[in-house]
Amino acid sequence: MSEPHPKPKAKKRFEVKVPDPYMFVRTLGQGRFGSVHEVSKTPTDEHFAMKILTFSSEADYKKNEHEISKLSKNQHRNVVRFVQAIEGDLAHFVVLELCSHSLQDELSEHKKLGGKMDVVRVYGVMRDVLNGIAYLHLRGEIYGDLKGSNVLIGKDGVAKLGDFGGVVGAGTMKTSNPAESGTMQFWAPELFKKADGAESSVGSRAGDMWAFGQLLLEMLTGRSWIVGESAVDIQQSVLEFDIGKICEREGIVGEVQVLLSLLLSETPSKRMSSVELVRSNRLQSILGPETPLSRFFAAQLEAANNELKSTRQQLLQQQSPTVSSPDNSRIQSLETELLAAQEEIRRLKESARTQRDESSSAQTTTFTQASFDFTDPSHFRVDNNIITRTDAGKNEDGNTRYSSVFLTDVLETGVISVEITLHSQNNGDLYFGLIDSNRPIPEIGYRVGCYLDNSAGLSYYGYLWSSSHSSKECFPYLSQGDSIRMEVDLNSTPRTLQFFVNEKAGKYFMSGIPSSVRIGFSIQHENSSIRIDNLLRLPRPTPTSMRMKKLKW
Ligand SMILES: Nc1ncnc2c1ncn2[C@@H]1O[C@H](COP(=O)(O)OP(=O)(O)OP(=O)(O)O)[C@@H](O)[C@H]1O
Repeated sequence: MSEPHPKPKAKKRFEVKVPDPYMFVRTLGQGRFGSVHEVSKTPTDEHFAMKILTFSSEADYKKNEHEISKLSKNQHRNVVRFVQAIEGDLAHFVVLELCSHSLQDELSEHKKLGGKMDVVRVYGVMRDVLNGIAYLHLRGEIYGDLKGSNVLIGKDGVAKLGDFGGVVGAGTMKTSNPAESGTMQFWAPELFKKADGAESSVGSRAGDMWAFGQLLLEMLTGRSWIVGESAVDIQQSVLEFDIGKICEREGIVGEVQVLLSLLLSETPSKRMSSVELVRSNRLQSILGPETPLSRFFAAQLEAANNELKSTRQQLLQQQSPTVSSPDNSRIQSLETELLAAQEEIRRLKESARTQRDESSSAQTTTFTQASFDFTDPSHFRVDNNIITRTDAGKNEDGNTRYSSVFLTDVLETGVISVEITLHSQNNGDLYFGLIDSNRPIPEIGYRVGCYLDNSAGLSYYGYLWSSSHSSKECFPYLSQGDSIRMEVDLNSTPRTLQFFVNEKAGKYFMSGIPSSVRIGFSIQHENSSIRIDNLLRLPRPTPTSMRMKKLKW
């Protein structure tokens, strides 16, 4: 006779014991090394997240201490806030800011709804994640475990790095055991190659950037591209990964494709660094600038998303086979709101794009003298695009003085490029730059309004000067025959100005250019001249090295 089936045991409701003055509220999640719970603090009833990291060996204990130390020492707007750590007999209890959900939850929700994340949202989250990663990299750390479940969205809507178990100092050995070192889906190809045959490999900042690229790709395409059940399958998927083919398949072109290729290059040294990416503004220029309106709609979208999620959860908890119609209609109305908000964002982005395209499609061709008016050309002769100082350039007290002349055209939009040649330099100073057209035009006798708190530009001795009185050596001394090109980007946020001498970019660029400007020249000596070679409206700014330093207007 066969044994009767044993009666299944009733599942015990498990309540986690947390130390005073905290009280268990609910379990939020379970990671590889610990569980995370919502707790409330008595008597204030403030709510926090508490991560319980158990230890049963010296090695576990040290690992926990390491995570706590890295987290508490690396506090930043884009890192989850550390409150305190309590050591128990068998576990460390780490108290953290309570976040509303993880990026993984958002990605899963979008996958369920069959859609992709809105690009405004992608930009907002990735900008936050990038700032967090760049902060760690600047401090000589490696994050080591970037993935959706480790990016937490705070109650303030800010995305933060949430799990510091993988953080190591640059160059520290990283174990090749996936159970201990990051998640294999986000491992860069070199980690598999270096781990070959050996027990360990080195984590790197370039490895973090690979994971950042994978996360960005997943957010943009709505799916993960590294797949596989076993470690061997995942390794094969990573080693076969080809961003070019994916972009082709997904119809990703232009700047987004360039950025993804820069992050997901097989060769670590070719990957763009976090700091370069922050400085380059590439993420912003690709995914569109954040505006108060886009922020507003992104917040609305998030609120609608959250409400939809919690309504779904409530319904699931009720576990009622027949869902009452009012709840169904609430879900439907939320879904409609969500679609409307998404549609509005798409519309806004489309109109912003059209405006940008319109302003950049108008190309001004080569400058002709007839097309220009000067504000006060009385101290100059303008002849065949050559502007020559005509008077002796002395003040009444006999000191040398400058005369300035400005184009009357006021520039407010577009990417403007003006190229001049140092035509004949009669041993005196020459300046070339911009003035704020909303401020008074400086008197004759000054450089291009120099030190009048309304101008900035380049001097013949290669210095970039700003109206905030600072000036920096941007190029070596310029000489007769040199070509100087000034490029003003009035579409970017902030507006920028940069110079190129003989098409080589300077060491500095300038930010914070006023919203409307005029181009001007200052010449010190009689018979010194410059030649205006062209004035163009460019479709986009000239790409330059990421290492340029910033000087403020
Ligand atoms: N401060 C927090 N506020 C709210 N939820 C949190 C917080 N920290 C973690 N969580 C939740 O708890 C879950 C488990 O987090 P944990 O960092 O332990 O592991 P994990 O990242 O999911 O997995 P792994 O250990 O594999 O990295 C997270 O996915 C997240 O949803």
